[in-house]
Amino acid sequence: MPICLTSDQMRAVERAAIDSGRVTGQGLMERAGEGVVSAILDYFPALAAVPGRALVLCGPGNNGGDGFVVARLLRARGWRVELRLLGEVARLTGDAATACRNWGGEVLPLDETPDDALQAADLVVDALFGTGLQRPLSPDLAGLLHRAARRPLVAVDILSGICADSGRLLADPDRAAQAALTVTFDAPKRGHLMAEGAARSGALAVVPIGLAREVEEASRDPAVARCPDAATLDPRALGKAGGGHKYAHGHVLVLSGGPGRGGAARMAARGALRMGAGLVTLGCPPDAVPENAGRLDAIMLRPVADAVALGEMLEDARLDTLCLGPGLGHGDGVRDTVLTALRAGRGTVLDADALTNFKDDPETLFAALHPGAVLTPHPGEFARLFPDLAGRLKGVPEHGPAYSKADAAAEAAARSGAVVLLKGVDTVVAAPDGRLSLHAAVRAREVPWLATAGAGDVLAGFVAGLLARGLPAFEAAEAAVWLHAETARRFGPGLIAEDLPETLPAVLRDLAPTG
Ligand SMILES: NC(=O)C1=CN([C@@H]2O[C@H](COP(=O)(O)OP(=O)(O)OC[C@H]3O[C@@H](n4cnc5c(N)ncnc54)[C@H](O)[C@@H]3O)[C@@H](O)[C@H]2O)[C@@H](O)CC1
Ligand SMILES: Nc1ncnc2c1ncn2[C@@H]1O[C@H](COP(=O)(O)OP(=O)(O)O)[C@@H](O)[C@H]1O
Ligand SMILES: [K+]
Repeated sequence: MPICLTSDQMRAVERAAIDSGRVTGQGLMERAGEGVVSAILDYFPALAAVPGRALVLCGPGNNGGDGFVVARLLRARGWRVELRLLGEVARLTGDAATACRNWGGEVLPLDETPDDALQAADLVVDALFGTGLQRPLSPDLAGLLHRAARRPLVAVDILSGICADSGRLLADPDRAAQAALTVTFDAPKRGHLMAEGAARSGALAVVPIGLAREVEEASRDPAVARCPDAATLDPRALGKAGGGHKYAHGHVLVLSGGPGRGGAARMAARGALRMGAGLVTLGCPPDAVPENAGRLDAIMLRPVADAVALGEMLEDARLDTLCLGPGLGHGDGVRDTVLTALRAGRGTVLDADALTNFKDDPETLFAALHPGAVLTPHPGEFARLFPDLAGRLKGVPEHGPAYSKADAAAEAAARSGAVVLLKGVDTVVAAPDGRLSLHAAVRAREVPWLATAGAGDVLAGFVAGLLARGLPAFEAAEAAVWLHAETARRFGPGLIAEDLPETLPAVLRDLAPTG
C-alpha cells in the first residue's frame, strides 16, 4: 500500500537505514541531489538539451545540503550556477558542511539576492527548508521566494514555507510561492497531499534515494497514513463473488426527508445500488411516497413515519446497512431517528443533516456512535460537531509541525468512536484506532468537476454500498473516496451528481474484470 509520511516518520526511516549500515547520511544527501537533478532534466526537456542558468537558494540545514549537491551536479553538466546561502558557511554542520565543501564554488549571501539574479535564471532551486521548518518564514524570505516563483521554481523535498506534516502555510499568505516541481525522496510527505501543500507543490516527483526497504517497513505500521491507488484497492473485495443471491450482498436503507426534499437521498440510494448492494430501500415520510414512487424503480420504497416506525422496521435483521442525512431535514424527530438507527448497531453512514442536527449537543451523538458508523462531514459540518478541532486549522500556525487536517480527523474519530471521512480536495479518512488514509484530488487525480451539488450525497451512498457488501467501515470509506474521485475523472467535464452512479460500473469493471 502506498503511504505518506510525517517529518518524524521520515527521520525514523532515515535513521533505520543509517543504523542498518546500508547507507550513510552523506550518501543519502548525494542521491537526493542526483534525484533532484534527474527530475529537473525530465520535467524541463529543453534544459536537458541545452544547459541553462540556475539560481540555487540554500538554507542552514540538510535541505540546504541537498541544494549544494544539486548546484555541484548542475555545474558539472555545464550549467551556470549561482548559489546563495541563508546564514554563514562557518555555521554549516555535518553532511551539509561536507556538501558545501564539495561544491567548492562561490557562496553568496541570500539576503542580498538582486532581482537581476532571479530574472537571469532559467530556474530557481528552493533548498531553503524541508522537513525541518520550525517557524513561519520571515517576511523577507517569503518575499524572495514569492519573487523567485516568477521563474520556474523547483522545491527540494517540499516548498519552503509549507509544513511537511500538515501542508499548511507557515508564511504570509499574500506572499505564498508556487512551485512548478517538487522533488521528494522515497515517499511523499503528508504536506504534499493536504491544504496549501497539495495546491502549491506543483508536479510531484518521488525519487528513490535508497530508503525503499525502510519505507516498505513503515507501510506496515498502522500509524502511517495510507494513500491507496488502483493497484492497491482490493478488486476481490469490490467485485461480486459468483453464486450469492441478492441478500448475500447486503440491504441498504436510505432515509429521506419530506416532499420535495428527496433528491439527495435518491442519489445516495442510486450510488449504493450501483456499488453493488444487493437491495436498496428508500424510507420516507408517508406524504413523500407519491413523489418517490414516481422516481424509483430498482430501488424499493417504504413509508417510515418516525423513529418508532424505523425501530420496528429494523427488527428485520436483513436491513444490514443504513444511510442517513442527505435531505433528511431538521428537528427533534430527526435526532430521534438518527439515534434509533445507531442503536440498531448496523453499518451506518451519517452525512449532512444527520450530523448538523447534533451541532448543539454533539456528545449525545458521540455516545451513540459505534465503530461500524462512518461520518462523512464536509469542513462546515465538521466544524459544527468539532468546533475546537476545526478552530485549530485556522490562521497561520505559529510553529511547525503544524496541526493538520489529518490530526483533526484522527482526533474526531477517537473522540466520536466512529470512522470520520472529512471531505475536500484533500480528503482524510480516520478510524478510531488511529488508522489514516489520505486522498488528494490534485495533480493526476485532479477532479474539479466534483465541485457540484449532490456529489457528497452520492459519496455517502457509495460508502453505504460498500458497507453492505461487507467491507469494514474504514476500508469502505477509503475505497469509496477513491472510487468517487475516479468516477468523476472518468466522466470528466460536465459532470453532475447523477452521472456518478451511472459512471461507476465502468470504473468497477476496470478494477475487477469479474465485478
Ligand atoms: N530525512 C531524510 O531521509 C533525508 C533528508 N534530507 C534533507 O534534509 C532535510 C531535513 O533537514 P533538516 O532536518 O536539517 O531541516 P531543514 O534543512 O529543513 O531545516 C532546518 C534548519 O532550518 C532552520 N529553520 C527552520 N525554520 C526556519 C525559519 N522559518 N527561518 C529560518 N530558519 C529556520 C532550523 O533552525 C535549522 O537550522 C529534508 O527536507 C531533506 O531535504 C536529504 O539530505 C536526504 C535524506
Ligand atoms: N474541487 C474539488 N476537487 C475534488 N473533490 C471535490 C472538489 N469539490 C468537491 N469535491 C468533493 O465532492 C464532494 C462534495 O460533497 P459535499 O460538500 O457534501 O457537497 P453536496 O452536499 O453538494 O453533496 C466531496 O466528496 C468533496 O470532497
Ligand atoms: K525546500
